[in-house]
Amino acid sequence: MNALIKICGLSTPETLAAALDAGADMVGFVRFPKSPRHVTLDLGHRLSLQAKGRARRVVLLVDPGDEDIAQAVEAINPDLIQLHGSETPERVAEIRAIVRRPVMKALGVAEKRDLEALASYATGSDHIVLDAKPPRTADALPGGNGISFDWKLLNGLDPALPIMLSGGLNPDNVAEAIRLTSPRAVDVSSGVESGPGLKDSRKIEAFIKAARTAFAAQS
Ligand SMILES: O=C(O)c1ccccc1N[C@@H]1O[C@H](COP(=O)(O)O)[C@@H](O)[C@H]1O
Repeated sequence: MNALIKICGLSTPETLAAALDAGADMVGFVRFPKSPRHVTLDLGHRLSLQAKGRARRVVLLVDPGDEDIAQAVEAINPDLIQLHGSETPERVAEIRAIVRRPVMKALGVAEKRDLEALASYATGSDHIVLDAKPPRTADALPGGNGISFDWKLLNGLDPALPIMLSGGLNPDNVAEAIRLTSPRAVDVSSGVESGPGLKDSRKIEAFIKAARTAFAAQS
């Protein structure tokens, strides 16, 4: 399976075009009102049409109810759903059955024992996004915080696991992250921005180039 590069939190046609032209494999649209990257259903619909057939479209949801899921699927028609809250393995499997499309579940990592949860999600998730745990502040987002975790914690992980490395990646560190952890995929949001929610086309291009080169060196 080819290594995948996902650019998340796209919210303008211009920066989505930059990600698509630079060869992103997946593009993510965030449905979480507290996020500076939140897209309305109408904007998500338009961005999804723009990306159709060029990259896999991901809708990111946080502990969604069935109605949130139905609305997002109907309007945005994503190829995958990313679950970035505290969804249980049972809920992930339930959502996957409802939407009948692949699901990627995010897990927060701060220490080795956080990886113990991996086993219970591995069968019901098509990708497992490993992100840093969010800061313990009232206004912290569940993700998209630009924080890395200690990549060495992934030493010895089963290489068959569909790991998507995330959390604090940027054009300058993604090659080293890939070299150290050999993930199947990488995901970035704030590391390709010039301010909260403001994607930077040059940083997107630089990230994809650096990640692609690093993945190629591993194959
Ligand atoms: O990007 C967001 O705004 C967001 C909001 C709520 C949950 C997750 C979110 N983003 C995801 O967080 C990780 C890491 O992001 P970063 O690169 O450290 O900024 C990534 O998987 C995004 O998809």
